[in-house]
Amino acid sequence: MIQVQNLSKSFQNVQAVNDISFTIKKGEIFGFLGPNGAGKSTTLNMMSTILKSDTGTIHIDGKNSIENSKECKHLIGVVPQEISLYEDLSAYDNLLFWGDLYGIPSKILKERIHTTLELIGLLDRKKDLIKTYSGGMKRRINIAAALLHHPKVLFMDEPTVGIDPQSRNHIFEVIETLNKQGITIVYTTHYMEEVERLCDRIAIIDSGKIIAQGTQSQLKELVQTKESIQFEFDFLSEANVNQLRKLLSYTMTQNKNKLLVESTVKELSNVITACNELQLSIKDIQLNKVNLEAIFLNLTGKQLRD
Ligand SMILES: Nc1ncnc2c1ncn2[C@@H]1O[C@H](COP(=O)(O)OP(=O)(O)OP(=O)(O)O)[C@@H](O)[C@H]1O
Repeated sequence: MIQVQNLSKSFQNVQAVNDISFTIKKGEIFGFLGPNGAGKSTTLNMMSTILKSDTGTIHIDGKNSIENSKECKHLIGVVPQEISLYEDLSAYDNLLFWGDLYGIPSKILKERIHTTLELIGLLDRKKDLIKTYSGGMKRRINIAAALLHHPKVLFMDEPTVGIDPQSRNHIFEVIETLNKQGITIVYTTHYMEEVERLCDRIAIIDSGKIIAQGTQSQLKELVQTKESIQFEFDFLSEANVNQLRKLLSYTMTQNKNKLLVESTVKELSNVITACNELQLSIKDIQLNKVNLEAIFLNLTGKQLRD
């Protein structure tokens, strides 16, 4: 659906995006995960034809975004990071304004506003002024505005910043519904949990470079650290550990009464059964999962969040 090759963009002396290439397949939810200033918005703005690149090409549904910019604009919907709504107009009137900009005929537009407001769960609030809405509700109207012309691809730039968990979940549900309807979604965030929950594939971006991309399991393969489980016992002798080694084939490291077992969470019950057999009393269990935060740290030496 989208092919990006050797894309770069500088602002004065800042190289915001540095020679990145990637492909996004039709119907997938593709996430850009990176810290503040990584280059996510700049990349998205170039893909949504808001910003001109210095070098590189972008194709959307086979069309070059510069040579066929008008066609590309109709294929895409953009949910910007900033709320772009008129506070003194109702939600309905805001959507009329945005739909009109796309040249959608009035009768069709009214129907679309109705179905879109229904989708985002704000139909009953359509006559209320935007200034009476919560941050999360404004964000949902921002999404609705990007959907009125029925885009094939939706670009979403950190759409959950500064909103409550309930609104965040609502937005996730809307994204999942849209994706089931066949819309390709490109999503930027610095929240690991969001890409883990939503995205089929992920590009990890830092200092303008894509440092890794793939499915979550492909990304997890990149790091040496594996899933492990830490057990704490009331008492654990070296002899106990040797007995456990006879029963289990996992790598185990003892530290006093603690034992680090390099097994996956799925295999937890095997370890517990073996401990029960040896009558070892478990005091505490801690799961060490490999998540995207750990992968980012492993690849960059930095924390994802500042
Ligand atoms: N218009 C601009 N003029 C000058 N520098 C800019 C401009 N836009 C972005 N930058 C710089 O480019 C770099 C990448 O910024 P960008 O907004 O793309 O990052 P981001 O990953 O989206 O971060 P955030 O989550 O904070 O929005 C940053 O160093 C930023 O300061």
